[in-house]
This record gives sequence, structure tokens and C-alpha cells, in this order.
Amino acid sequence: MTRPIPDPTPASGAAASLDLDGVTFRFHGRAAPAGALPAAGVGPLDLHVTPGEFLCIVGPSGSGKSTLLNLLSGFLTPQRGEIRVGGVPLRGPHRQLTLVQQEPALFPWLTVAGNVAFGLRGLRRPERDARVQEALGLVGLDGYGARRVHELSGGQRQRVSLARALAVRPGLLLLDEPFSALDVQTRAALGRELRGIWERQRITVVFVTHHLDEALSLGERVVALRDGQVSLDEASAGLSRAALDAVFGVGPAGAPGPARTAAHAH
Ligand SMILES: Nc1ncnc2c1ncn2[C@@H]1O[C@H](COP(=O)(O)OP(=O)(O)OP(=O)(O)O)[C@@H](O)[C@H]1O
Repeated sequence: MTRPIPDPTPASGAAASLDLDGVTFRFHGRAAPAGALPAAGVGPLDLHVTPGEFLCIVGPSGSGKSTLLNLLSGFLTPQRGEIRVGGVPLRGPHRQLTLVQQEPALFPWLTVAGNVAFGLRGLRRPERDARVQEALGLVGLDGYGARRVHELSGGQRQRVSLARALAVRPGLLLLDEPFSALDVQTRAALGRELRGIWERQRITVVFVTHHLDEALSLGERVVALRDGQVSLDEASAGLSRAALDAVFGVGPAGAPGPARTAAHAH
């Protein structure tokens, strides 16, 4: 779904940098008692994403990917450290960033165009309509504006969700397993289209996926999390599938290694 940002003043469209300095979040907020498992969470994390970069985040189940994205979108607040978007400390949900999630949360009583226009309420009608048309064109849904959501396929709904996020011209686009609910062909097609949009628009993208090949083919850079820490941070061009498999504890023959289950490594 796409979580609408509470203050939907349309953003400038300039790609934003993203900086995490010592960001730590623990679900129980305090040290675990002796002998108990440490509290779940992430950090301390240091991460610097330059404007216009396409970063993919991978990691086994429970490694902290969703927690990190919730921190980046301002829905969780770090107990330590600081997150800056475009150099400005993040204090809750922010109009410069939008989050697209696995299940598109579209409003069934609105048309496709109405859904895409949701974050543009501060704009005058002609500008808003132009932005909606532009966003629908970007995701390959020209001519679908008057349709109802229930008339669309799963892939088309996710395109609408993406169009809604792009229409506000976010400085930073956050995607949490956006294509995972789709069949393999649709997932691949939408991945290529997202990559094409990024090549044309050069917005900053942080894309979480547990599909390692998707991370390698889409992103310029891959960060792997393990137990809430960065365990690998490399340019995808020089990165092998074997190096990523190792993060998931997958042995050379594809067998689970000793450290982790391979259940999510596909
Ligand atoms: N609301 C919560 N309360 C307590 N612990 C939580 C909560 N949400 C997540 N956790 C724990 O925090 C850790 C990180 O979870 P997170 O959901 O971020 O992992 P993930 O990498 O997104 O996993 P998956 O790929 O399965 O979605 C896990 O140990 C998880 O059990």
C-alpha cells in the first residue's frame, strides 16, 4: 500500500540525500535482562545515500528491513542517532518522501485519477490534473484515469500506487517489497519500468526486497542487513550473487548455511 503523508504539500522534485548517523531503534527501548535475547530492532546504523542514488536493501527475515523503512519514513523515531533527508533532521512523516508498500491501499470510491491526485490537494486544478496525467504516463497507465480501482489487475493497482507516490515529486522514494505480491513476469516488468523511471527522473530511491536478483538488477548499490546491522554495502556492478547468498547463510550449492534460514533468499 502507499501510506499517504499527512502534510501533502507537493514537494519540489529535487532528489534528496539521506543520512543516518548512529541510528538505533529497539522495540523494548531498554537493555535486555541478563540471559535474555537482546531486544529486537536495528542499529547503530550509519548510512549515506547521495541524491539520485538507487539503493536496494536486502536481508533475511527479521533482519530489520521493515523497521529501517519505518524509521526512514518517520513512522518510528530512533532512540539514538539522527536521520536527515536533504540535510534536514527527520521529525516524523515528511512531504519529501513517500512510501510504497506491498499491498496498494487505494481508495475504492475514487477513480484512478482521484487516487493519484490524493497527495496533491494543495495544488490548483490545472496543475493537479497535469501532474496526474504525467504520473499515469510514467507508470504506463495513460487513459486509465477514469477507471475504478476494482477494474484493475494487481499489477495495475501497484502502478497506481507508484503513480500516486511519484505525483508528489518526492525527493526520496521508499519502496517496501512493492512488487512481491505480483507474479514473476509482472514483477520483472514493473521492476524494469521503475528502473526506467529512475533513469529519467533521477530521484533518490530506497528499495527493500528479499529477491536478491531483483536487488542486483535494479539498484546501483546494495546494502544487506543482518541482525539489524549493515553486513554488506557495495555497488551492485561489482557484487556477486554468491556474496549476497552468504548474507542469507546460503551455501555454494544453495543449501542453508549454519547462520540463517534461506527461506527468504530467492
Ligand atoms: N512491533 C514489534 N514489536 C517487537 N518486535 C518487533 C516488532 N516488529 C518487528 N520486530 C522485531 O524486530 C526485528 C526486525 O523485524 P523487521 O520486521 O524489521 O524485519 P524484516 O527484515 O523486515 O523481516 P521480513 O523480511 O520477515 O519482513 C525482528 O526480530 C522482529 O521480530
